[in-house]
Amino acid sequence: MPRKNGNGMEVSRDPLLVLMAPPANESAEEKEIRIRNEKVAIARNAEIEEMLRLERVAAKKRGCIRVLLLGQSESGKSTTLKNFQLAFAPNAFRAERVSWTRIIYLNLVRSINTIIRAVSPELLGTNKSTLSSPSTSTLPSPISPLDRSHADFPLPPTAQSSAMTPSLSSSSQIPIDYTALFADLSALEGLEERLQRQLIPPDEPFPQYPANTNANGGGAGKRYTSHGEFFVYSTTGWKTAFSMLRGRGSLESRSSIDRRASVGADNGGGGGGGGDDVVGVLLEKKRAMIVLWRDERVRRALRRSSRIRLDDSAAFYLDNIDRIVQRYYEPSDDDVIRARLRTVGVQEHIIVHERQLTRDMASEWRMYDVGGTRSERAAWIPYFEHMNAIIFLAPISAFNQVLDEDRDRNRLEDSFGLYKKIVSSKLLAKVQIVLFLNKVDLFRRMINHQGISFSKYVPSYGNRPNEVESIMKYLKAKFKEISRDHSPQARTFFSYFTSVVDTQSTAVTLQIGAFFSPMCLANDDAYAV
Ligand SMILES: Nc1nc2c(ncn2[C@@H]2O[C@H](COP(=O)(O)OP(=O)(O)OP(=O)(O)O)[C@@H](O)[C@H]2O)c(=O)[nH]1
Ligand SMILES: [Mg+2]
Repeated sequence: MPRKNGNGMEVSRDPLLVLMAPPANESAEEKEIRIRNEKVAIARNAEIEEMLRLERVAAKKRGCIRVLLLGQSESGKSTTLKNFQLAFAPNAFRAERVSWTRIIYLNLVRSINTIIRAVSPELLGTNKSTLSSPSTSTLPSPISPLDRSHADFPLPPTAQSSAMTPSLSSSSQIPIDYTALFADLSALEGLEERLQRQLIPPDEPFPQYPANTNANGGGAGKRYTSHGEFFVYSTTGWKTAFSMLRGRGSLESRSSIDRRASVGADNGGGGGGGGDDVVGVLLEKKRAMIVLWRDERVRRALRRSSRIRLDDSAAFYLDNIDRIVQRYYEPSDDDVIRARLRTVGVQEHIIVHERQLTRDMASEWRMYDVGGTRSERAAWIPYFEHMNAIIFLAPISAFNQVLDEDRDRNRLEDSFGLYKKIVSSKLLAKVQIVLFLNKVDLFRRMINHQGISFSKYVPSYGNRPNEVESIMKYLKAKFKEISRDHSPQARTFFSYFTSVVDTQSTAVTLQIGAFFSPMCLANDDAYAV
């Protein structure tokens, strides 16, 4: 027989309703209390519903923020993007960390090959050296304005002091046979190409190096820049391929993921240390790589070589060979942040914020990372119209360097010119532009430790002191002046000194209110000031 409640109504067999139904023998007083409580609950429920409705309306209004990252090549755009991912979607960033393994190995191997090509003409001439050669603490010779190569090989602060492994220390008196060392490391040339192949979708042919390769191992091939730098068209291809390898990543054991990461698509198995898998080769060559990087004569030859062109992150990986070349290596946040893969075209990255910094902040950001070389810049324009904000990166350490694509053009001059074009664009009149004066870490080292004269390359700096703070103040004022004089309408000048390879200080920059306030507004008109 159906059960009746205190109101004489039939109680359904729905277990929830059964549970919530008033007792059959409810007294009049109990009934009154229950009805009063139910009214309070209904009112509270309506309040919550309304809050959720308002939140939905607000979220819709906030929409998603679109941010365009601009600046010359190697200014740090992609590195800044990775900082955003790490700061606001750390779980997503970390879930992808292992897919950077091959890029990191490619960076490392490319640097070793570049060093060998640069120093072998000199070192194979005399052929012998000892690891205990006199220290080379002298400053590098002055850099010609047209030669960016020396400046791209800053002696890392850790380099002279980095601890030798016990085996290396004990063998420090043994003369190095460079012919044997370079022959031993020659296997890395094939490995560089193998790693590159793994990053290219299988349906695309792999380009051949032109016959007359330059000091950096490449020429103008389909996937090489004018100075031989490898690139892929999009990050999604290699990341997707890799995540397919990972399968149900979270359910797999760490070692199974790592094993796949370490071998790439090469031979499908971890294999032993001496197999033909990528990590196997690296493990076999690990000691030779360390010997090469720590050898004083190699370093001296590097500084003298006018053709050397190492990435800014080269020293970081070379200093960490011991940690990185491991069978079950998992990249750290810093390893991923430093990984260099040149951007080509315009790449959209969606960052879904895992935590909200401010109530007004959009929960989804679309960030557009562009290739920064001159030939890429025309591709930026179609994106101008739809942006809420632009982050413009100017690497201040580039004051004594020239563009790879135009060796008559000073890189700092190029940044001034590019910034001027961006701020004066009518299409961008209402878009907030945030300037990152980047690579401050390298800049400090060049001024404080290498004693490079700023005014030698920037004559307008005049007789002012060759001091970091003074030069930074000058640079900031210069960019501010450009913004003030060339913006089609008044615009607030936002600028930050950054070293975007430093994730902690960059996170602070990204989180301070002044930076976010303009970004929080999804309405394009909100940027008119
Ligand atoms: N030391 C140091 N290195 C940096 C800094 N910012 C970027 N780098 C390094 O500079 C190199 C170029 O950085 P990317 O972020 O790839 O430059 P990009 O602007 O995206 O360059 P394109 O993709 O060619 O347009 C990488 O090796 C970075 O690790 C910095 O503040 N300090
Ligand atoms: Mg890039």
